[in-house]
Amino acid sequence: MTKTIWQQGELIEVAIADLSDTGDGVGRFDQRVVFVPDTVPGDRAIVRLVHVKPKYAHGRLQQLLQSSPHRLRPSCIVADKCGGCQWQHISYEYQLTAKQNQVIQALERIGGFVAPPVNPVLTAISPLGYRNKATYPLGISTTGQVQAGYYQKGSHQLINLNQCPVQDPRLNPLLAEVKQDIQKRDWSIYDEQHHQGILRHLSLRIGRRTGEMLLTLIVKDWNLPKVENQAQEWLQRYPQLVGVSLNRNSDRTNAIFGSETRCLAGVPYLREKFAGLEFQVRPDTFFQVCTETAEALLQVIQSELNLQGHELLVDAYCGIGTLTLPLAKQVRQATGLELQPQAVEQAILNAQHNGINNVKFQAGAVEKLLPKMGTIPDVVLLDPPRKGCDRAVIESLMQSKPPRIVYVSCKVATLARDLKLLCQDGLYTITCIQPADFFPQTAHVEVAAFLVLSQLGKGHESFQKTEISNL
Ligand SMILES: C[S@@+](CC[C@H](N)C(=O)[O-])C[C@H]1O[C@@H](n2cnc3c(N)ncnc32)[C@H](O)[C@@H]1O
Repeated sequence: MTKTIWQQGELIEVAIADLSDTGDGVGRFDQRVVFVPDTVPGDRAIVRLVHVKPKYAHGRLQQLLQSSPHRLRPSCIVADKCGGCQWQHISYEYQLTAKQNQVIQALERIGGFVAPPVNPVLTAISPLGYRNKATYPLGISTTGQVQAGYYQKGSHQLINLNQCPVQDPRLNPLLAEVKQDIQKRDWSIYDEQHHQGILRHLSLRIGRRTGEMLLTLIVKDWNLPKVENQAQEWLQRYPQLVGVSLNRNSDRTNAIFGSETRCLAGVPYLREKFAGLEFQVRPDTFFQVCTETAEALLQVIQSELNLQGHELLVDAYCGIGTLTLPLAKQVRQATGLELQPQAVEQAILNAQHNGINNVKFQAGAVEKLLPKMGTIPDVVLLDPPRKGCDRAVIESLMQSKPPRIVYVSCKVATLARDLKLLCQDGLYTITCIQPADFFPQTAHVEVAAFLVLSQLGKGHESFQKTEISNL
């Protein structure tokens, strides 16, 4: 093999040895790196080069010469096209190993940590049928049929679906039937290229423990003809459906939900049981998509923190209080910080609904609120979105030095970046890293990292396990 074939369209033979953080198989060819979707370590394959750079390329699987022992037949019929899952073709056991490796590698490469203490990945309750929420973009086929599904890998081409094997199976019947209703109503479907049309997305949410469901239509404008009638019809047809809402997103954006939601029929929330509490979950606020595994990770957090009842806890990026409220029961006082006003409103209602009085919630950006907090908390829980913490949040923590930090993250690269800063000059020490599989069949991994302030951390065994006086 010579340099001349390192160009777009050429076929090369590659042995796949690793997986990238976006889920592609990774091999080497002539000392360059090749990323190949739909491959697995252990595969040998003929690959067509697609995007070629001097030191690396992206390729497409052309022919499997030797199949990896970790490869299996996907349970989804559109797995090779749909961009929703990257790892349907990989055995679940190997997915867990790959996610643990992914966390270790990110902490080593990006964070500069040596042999970070990463536990085996907490297994999901089921590798399929686990998601409590599905949000489908809508489109129209060339023959004029309403379509709903996920985008094709690497494009905004819609793959039409009538069911999705990672969704809670109780949501699947609604997908096909609601699409037909939209067709009959002749509602205008949004065209993202020209920013025209009305109906953008269909969102379905279910309380895994209660079975209650919400149906939400995301629209560019409010004026969908007779939408109230259709909402009532859905409510009558599906006994488990407790609310139908409209959410308006008029922006030219990839963000799905806009900031305004109107309930058309039923109630504007579903009820869900989590960690022994009952939560009201709205259609437009964050709730972990894998209820059971989120609860399992919370149990690890509670066990690692071993709270004694006298602590002050700040839950930054708290959402509707999913983690704040169970933790509030174990501390003296908890404070939740959250940007989205609807989530704060819901968190306050959830606290009242569960009779939890030692908690308050503040609306605003963590980067603005945290530096202004008068008292130094004993524990700060961080659970930011994928982009990680704003630099001002990390700097504020480095100045105020709370004794313990728990950093929960859904993107290990930004976690590693932020942990590197917090552990700079030995300020904080990582005691444990716990990955959890919130997203089976995908390359995504959730991680909780536990940090102690190093001065206090010397002999932190006793710091962690025995009572500490209030600081
Ligand atoms: C990954 S979710 C975690 C929510 C919550 N901890 C849970 O487990 O349900 C991140 C949350 O941070 C909020 N958020 C995003 N940027 C923020 C910011 N700059 N300041 C405060 N909250 C923010 C989002 O609205 C969202 O509710």
